[in-house]
Amino acid sequence: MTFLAIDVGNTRLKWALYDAPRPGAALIAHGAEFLDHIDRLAEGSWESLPHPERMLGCVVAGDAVKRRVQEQMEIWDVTPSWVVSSAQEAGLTNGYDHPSRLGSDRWVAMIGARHHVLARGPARPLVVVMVGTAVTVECIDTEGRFMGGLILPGHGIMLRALESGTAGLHVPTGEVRPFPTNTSDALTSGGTYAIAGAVERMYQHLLQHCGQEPACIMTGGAGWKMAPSMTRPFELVDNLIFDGLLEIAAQRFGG
Ligand SMILES: Nc1ncnc2c1ncn2[C@@H]1O[C@H](COP(=O)(O)OP(=O)(O)OP(=O)(O)O)[C@@H](O)[C@H]1O
Ligand SMILES: CC(C)(CO)[C@@H](O)C(=O)NCCC(=O)O
Ligand SMILES: [K+]
Repeated sequence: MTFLAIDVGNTRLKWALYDAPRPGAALIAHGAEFLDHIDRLAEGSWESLPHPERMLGCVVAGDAVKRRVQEQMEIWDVTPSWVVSSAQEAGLTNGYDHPSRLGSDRWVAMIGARHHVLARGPARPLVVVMVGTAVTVECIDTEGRFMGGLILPGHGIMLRALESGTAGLHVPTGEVRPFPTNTSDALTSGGTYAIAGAVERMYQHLLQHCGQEPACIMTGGAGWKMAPSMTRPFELVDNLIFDGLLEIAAQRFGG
C-alpha cells in the first residue's frame, strides 16, 4: 500500500513516497519544492510517480497553501489527510496550554523522535531540535509527555533581521569562530551560537527536571551546519517529520 508523506514548511514543501504506511517502509521517491512552485508538482515530479494509496501530511503554511497542495493531488484517487496537534497521539501526550495550537510540524517531529529513542533502548528524557526557517527546541520527559519548547528565528531570519534593522550591516557568509574578528564571522557565529545556546539551556532545564541525561535529536536541512557547534552529544536524523508521519500513518491506516 503506497504511502505519500508531505511536510509543508514555512519555505518549502517536502514529500516522500513509501511502499507502505509504516515505520521502516522503503522509500520509493522524494523531493522538495519552494512554496512558490508547488503549483507545478502535478505536471512535474508527481506526474510519473506510482499512485499513492494513502496520504498523510502536516502543514504550517496556512489553509491557502494546503488547498493548493490538495489541488495538485487531484491527479490521484487519494484522500488528503493532515495531522492536527492533539492532546495525545502515537504514545506522546501534549503539555501545551492549547494542544491544537502547537505547530503540527513540531508535534509530528516529536512523535518521530520519541519512537527513535524507544527503538534504541529504554525510555529517557529527550530534547528535539528542528533547524529550518524557524528553529524549535522541544522537551519530552521519560514518560513521553511534551513539557514545552522554544521557538526562535532560524539562521537566515536572524541575519536578514540584522541586515534590515541596522544601518551598516551587510550579510556575506562567514565562518563560525570562537572569537570572531570580522563582521561576517561575527554574524555567522552569533546566529549559530544563539541556536546552540538555546539548545544547551533546554538541555539543562530537562536534566534538572528529570535528573537524568537527556537524549538529543536534531533534524532539518541545516542540522549538519549546527553539528560542530553543539555542546552535548546528539543524533542527527534526516527527516523526523517523515518518521513521525509514518508512525501516525501506521496507527491510522493499519500499515
Ligand atoms: N549555518 C547555518 N546554521 C544554522 N541554520 C542555517 C545555517 N544556514 C542556513 N540555515 C537555516 O536553514 C534553513 C534551511 O533549512 P531547511 O532546508 O530545513 O528549511 P526549509 O525546508 O527551507 O524550511 P521549512 O521546513 O520551514 O520550509 C534556512 O532558512 C536557514 O534559516
Ligand atoms: C513554530 C513554527 C513556525 C515552526 O515551523 C510552526 O510550528 C508554527 O507555526 N507553530 C504554531 C505556533 C506554535 O507552535 O506555538
Ligand atoms: K518546518
